[in-house]
Amino acid sequence: MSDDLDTNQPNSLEITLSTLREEGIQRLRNKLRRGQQDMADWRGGKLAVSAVPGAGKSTGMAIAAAIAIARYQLYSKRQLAVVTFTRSAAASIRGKIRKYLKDDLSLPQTGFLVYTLHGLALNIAGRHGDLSGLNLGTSTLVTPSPSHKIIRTCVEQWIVKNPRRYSILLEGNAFDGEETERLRRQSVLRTEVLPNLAYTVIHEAKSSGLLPEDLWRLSEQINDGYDILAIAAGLYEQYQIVTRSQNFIDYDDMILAALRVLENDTVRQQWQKQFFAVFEDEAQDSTPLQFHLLETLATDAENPNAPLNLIRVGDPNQAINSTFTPADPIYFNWFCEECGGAEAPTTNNEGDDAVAIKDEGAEAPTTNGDGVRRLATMDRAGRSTKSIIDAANFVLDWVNRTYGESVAFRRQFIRPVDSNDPQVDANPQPTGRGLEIYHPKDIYQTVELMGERVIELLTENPDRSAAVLVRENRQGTFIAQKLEFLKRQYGITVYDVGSSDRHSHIPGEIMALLQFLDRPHSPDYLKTALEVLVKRQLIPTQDLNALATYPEQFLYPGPLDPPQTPYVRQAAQYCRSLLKARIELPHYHLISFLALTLKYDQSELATVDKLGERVAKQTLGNMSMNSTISVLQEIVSSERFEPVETDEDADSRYLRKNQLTIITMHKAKGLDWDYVFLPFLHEDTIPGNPWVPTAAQFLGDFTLAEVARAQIRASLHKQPLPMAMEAWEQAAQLKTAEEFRLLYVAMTRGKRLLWMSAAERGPFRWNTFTGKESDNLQVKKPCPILPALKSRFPEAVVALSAVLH
Ligand SMILES: Nc1ncnc2c1ncn2[C@@H]1O[C@H](COP(=O)(O)OP(=O)(O)OP(=O)(O)O)[C@@H](O)[C@H]1O
Repeated sequence: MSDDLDTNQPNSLEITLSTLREEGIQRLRNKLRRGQQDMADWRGGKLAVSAVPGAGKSTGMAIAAAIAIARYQLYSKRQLAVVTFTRSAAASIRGKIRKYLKDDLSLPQTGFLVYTLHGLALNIAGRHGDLSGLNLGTSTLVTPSPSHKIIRTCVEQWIVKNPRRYSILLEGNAFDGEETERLRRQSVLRTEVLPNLAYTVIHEAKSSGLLPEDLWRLSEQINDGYDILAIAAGLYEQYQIVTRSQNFIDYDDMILAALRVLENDTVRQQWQKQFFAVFEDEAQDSTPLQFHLLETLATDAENPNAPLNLIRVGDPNQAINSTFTPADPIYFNWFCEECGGAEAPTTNNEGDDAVAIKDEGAEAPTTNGDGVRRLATMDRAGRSTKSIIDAANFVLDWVNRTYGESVAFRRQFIRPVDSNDPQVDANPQPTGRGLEIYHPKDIYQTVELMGERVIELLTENPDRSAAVLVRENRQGTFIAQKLEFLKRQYGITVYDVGSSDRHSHIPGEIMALLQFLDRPHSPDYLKTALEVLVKRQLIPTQDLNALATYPEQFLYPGPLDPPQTPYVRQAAQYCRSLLKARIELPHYHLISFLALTLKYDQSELATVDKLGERVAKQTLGNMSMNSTISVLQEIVSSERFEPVETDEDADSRYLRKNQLTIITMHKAKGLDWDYVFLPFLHEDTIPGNPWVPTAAQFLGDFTLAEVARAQIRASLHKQPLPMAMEAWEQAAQLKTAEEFRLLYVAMTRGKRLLWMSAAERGPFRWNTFTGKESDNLQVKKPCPILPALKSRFPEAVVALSAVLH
């Protein structure tokens, strides 16, 4: 047989195609910087990629995915599972992979699936309902907060079943048996301490793959007076009973259900065969349970002992969920160590305050013995100007030197990109001093200074973006109120993400209107409905008390009643049209009708849809006005209602030009702006101190929830279980570490200017601050990082005399 006819030999068309494919791969690879290229060069097995902020994790992962699809020709065979944390990140990475496949590789846009972790779990659990034990059609997904009815119910049931443990808690410290004090303690335990304990431990244990019986076993290892872990185990047990009996599932149940499915050999192998490999982004944010799911899917079906086909990309220094989820950065650090060795490749080897970075560091091979690179560090980042990078590196180093092991960052320093880097305008020139540090006299002057700087910057460069990053929403509301004039006078939009995106107003507004429709003659309901209409600017502002006093007269004025002013007439007409709709529309259309009436925007309407579904589910078989209102009442009074992010990319709303976005540091993760303002950097919030609410101090100088969390975490981290006071200290360290990571995330959002300040005077607590000048301000200590930054970078300190006009 001649060579030409040998079907095993590639024919000339195949050779051409393969050459073209290889050229395409090389072109794409050349778009990457070092570190990113390690991902593109992946040829199977495990790879950990530890990246610094702005290193291009998502870009690198998208190109690496497109290359793997081309190289292994997955478009015609198996699929690559790309997993990330949020829906908007999933949408963005999906779009990028499609683009690279089409534009750079001329390939069909298939061969991969992008999931969020929960989406992936839901997919697996949903396809095998028989094995998962999850009936998605009949169950309700819940995200219980401490005040949620489910948590309250399990607390009540636990108390009934555990009178002895409960009375030990009641006695606490220094109890003299006095009745009023007993009642007070009872109320604190039932409504605060036990719900918080239940909420914390259930999530912590469940997301770590622990069952109530595991907590029971743990509780036997330690005796801390109250047997906190035994109480926790009992609460968790009740929670499982209550949720099962009512067909509720939580997010952890979804992951657990998927894992149950994968216990079946045949089904597991099917999934393992379907997935060629798993690429995970934001790996520092996964819980142990989530990681277990990915590990299972990345296993070779035929040879379970072969290395996993798994790339995990993350930045342990940007882990900012570890105090409210079990996603501790320690897990990703462990993965990195397992892949390539404990030491991060860059180092601070110079004098005390300088952060110097060895240039050859990142190139040092980090393998786990097989000669193949298994740990890559992406430490070049083009986002920020050099002075911002220096400040962020300094913070990392300073925290490590000041606080030691328990609070330490992973030692990886950010380095500017090479001069031939593909990123446009990488490491831009600074605006002003690049890093500017202010020390205003109070919070009012802080906002004034920010306002002036924003006017200067955005008037000069209206095509640039700016953001104020706050630690809590209340600070954002205060700033937004004070800077409202920017739009009017300078055309600069002030976008307060907290109030625009929270959407928590929606259930309350819909409920107010429904209550009015149900009982239009109630002055209270009428007034509340009118308030909503005024707030939505649907009727003119006026004295609503006057309208609501006599509802009948307001709604249906008779010939003998005094004539209504045009404003009143407009309001009355509006209310009558709502009442008419109530009669004409079927009940199940009312909520969406009201949403349209209130002129909600697209993303608010998506939230209303979700709310409508939720109400329909909970009122199934009894869909009356009363039942709808009572479901809404429950939502409004007791729980967080998660808004829906619409696909009209939420991120781009935060990044608009000529806009000052006010956003929390948490929500700013993954985003960047030309100018970033960090006001109110005070020691009591960053790093802050965990504190025991006065009402609960009768139990001791710690909170049960934090102690239980630290004990569970110690066991997961293979450490001895700490006693209560030691556990409390560990909780404090966990918080300190997380607050500094949060500050680091916030600082690294800035491209050209990072503006930082701590006012001399500020409110005692932001959550009780009304923003009125009459509120007393107190002397505040700055976050300890500020004096350190000032002495290291004296040129960044801006004297007030230089800027006050
Ligand atoms: N190889 C590259 N060529 C050109 N631009 C790049 C490259 N890699 C990243 N970028 C750009 O750098 C910026 C930061 O990238 P990306 O958002 O992927 O970083 P990140 O590591 O996910 O950031 P963070 O850790 O702060 O969330 C983006 O604007 C991206 O387009």
